[in-house]
Amino acid sequence: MSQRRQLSLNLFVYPGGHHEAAWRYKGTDIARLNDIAYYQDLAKRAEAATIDSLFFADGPVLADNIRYAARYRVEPITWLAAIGAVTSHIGLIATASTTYNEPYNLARLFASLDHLSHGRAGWNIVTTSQAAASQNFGLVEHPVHAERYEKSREFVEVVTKLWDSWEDGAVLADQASGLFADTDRIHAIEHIGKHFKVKGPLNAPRTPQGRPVYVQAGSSEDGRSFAAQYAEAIFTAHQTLGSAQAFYADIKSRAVALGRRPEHIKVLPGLSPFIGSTEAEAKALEEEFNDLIQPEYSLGQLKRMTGIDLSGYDLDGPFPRHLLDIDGNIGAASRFQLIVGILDRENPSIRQLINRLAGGRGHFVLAGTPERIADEIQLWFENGAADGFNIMPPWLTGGFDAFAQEVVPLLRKRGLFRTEYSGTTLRDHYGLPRPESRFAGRSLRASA
Ligand SMILES: Cc1cc2nc3c(=O)[nH]c(=O)nc-3n(C[C@H](O)[C@H](O)[C@H](O)COP(=O)(O)O)c2cc1C
Repeated sequence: MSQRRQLSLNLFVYPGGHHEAAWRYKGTDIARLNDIAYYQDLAKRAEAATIDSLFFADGPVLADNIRYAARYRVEPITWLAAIGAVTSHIGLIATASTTYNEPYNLARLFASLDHLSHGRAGWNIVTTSQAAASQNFGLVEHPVHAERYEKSREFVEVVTKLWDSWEDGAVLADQASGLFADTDRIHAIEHIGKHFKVKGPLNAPRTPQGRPVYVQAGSSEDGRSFAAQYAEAIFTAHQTLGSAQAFYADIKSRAVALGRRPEHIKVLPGLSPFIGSTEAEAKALEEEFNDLIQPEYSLGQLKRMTGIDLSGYDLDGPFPRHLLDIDGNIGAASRFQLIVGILDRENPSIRQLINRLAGGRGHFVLAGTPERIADEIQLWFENGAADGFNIMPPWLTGGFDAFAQEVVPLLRKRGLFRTEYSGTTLRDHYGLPRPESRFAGRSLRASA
C-alpha cells in the first residue's frame, strides 16, 4: 500500500520569535538569545516532534531598526553546527547570500555542515535585498534585482560543480595498499564564467547527501524562474489560499517544463499560529502581542517593503495608496505585491496594516484553536497550495511548544504527519533523491 502523502514541517527560528514585538512579551526568554543551549534545547524539542528541519534566516548587514526589536543576526552555519552536534535527525537549513560570498568558501562551509550532521544540511539561497549590505563589502552600489539573480545562477552552478568534484568512492582509505584516495575520481571543475573563475576541486570529499538540499525564498519572476530550476524546497509568503494555490501551480508547472518531477520541489508557505483553547483566547493572545508594537519599528518595516515613509501620518487614517510606486524597483518585489493584495482586499488603515504585518512580515498569521490551525494546514495541503509549512512561532520557545504539543498530534491523528522519522537525512525527510556527481563514471569511461 502506498503511503499517504505527508506534510513537511519546518521550524523557522527567529531570535525571540517572529512577531516584531516578541522580545517584549513576558513569556519570551530574552536573556538567553545568545545562549546556544537555548537553541539546542529548542532543536531537541523540534526533533521530538519529528519536525523536518530548523531554518535560520540571515543577512550580512545590521538591520536599521535594531533600536526597537531583537533583529540582529548570529551567523547561521556556525549556530547550526553546534545544534547538529546535539541532535541526530532534524534538518539544518542556513541562509547564505550569493551576492556577498565566494562560492569556494561557501561550498566548504556547507559541505562541512553536511558532513558533521551526517547529511542534514540545507542551503537557503538568497541574493540579499538589503542595499546597505553593499557598504560592508566595498561595493559602490548594491547590484539590482535582475543582476543579483543572474549572478546567483552562476554561483549555484559553481558550488554544485564543487560538490560534484569528488565522486562517491573517491576515498579508498586502503591502509594495506597505502592508497588514501582514488584521484581519478576527484575532478578539477575548471569553471570560467562572467562572475567567477574557479579551478577546483573542492578540498573535502563528497558529502553524505551528495550535496545539501537547495532551498529558495524569492517569489518574484526572477525568483520563481530560479526556484523552478534549482530549488528542492521553497519558502514563500501568502495571505490567502488562492494566492498560495496560484504560486504552487506556477512553480510546479515551471519545474515540470524544465524536466523536473513536481514532487521534488516542496512548496512551504510561512504560517505563524497564535494558539488558544478557544478562538477568543487565541485572538486575545494575538492582541496582547499587537499591544506591544512600537509604530516607529513597524513604519520602518513598511517603508522597507513598500518604499514609502509614513512617519508623521495619522496611524488611524487610510493608507495613502496613491504614493505606491507600482512599477518601481522595490528590493523585495514579491512582498510588495503581497501588501498591494492586502490593500486591495481589506482597505486597512495604516494601524490595521501594521498589525496585520507585525506577526509575520506578510506571512500568514492565524489565531485559533489547535483544530482550526490543523484544519487550515490540511486545507492548503490537500488543495494544491502547499506541500507543508514553514512554522513561524510568534514567540519562542512557548509559541513552538504549543504547536508541537497541540497541533502536531492532530496532524498525526489525521495521518498527515509522521510519528517517527523514516530516515536520517534532510533528503530522506523531504523524499528527495540523492543526486549523483556529474563526474560519476567518467574515470571508468576514460579507462575503458
Ligand atoms: C520564509 C522566507 C525567508 C527568507 N529569508 C531570507 C533571508 O534569510 N535572507 C534574505 O536575504 N532574504 C530572505 N528572504 C527573502 C527572499 O530570499 C528574497 O530575497 C526576497 O523575497 C526578494 O526576492 P524576490 O523579489 O524574488 O521575492 C526570505 C523570504 C521568505 C519567504
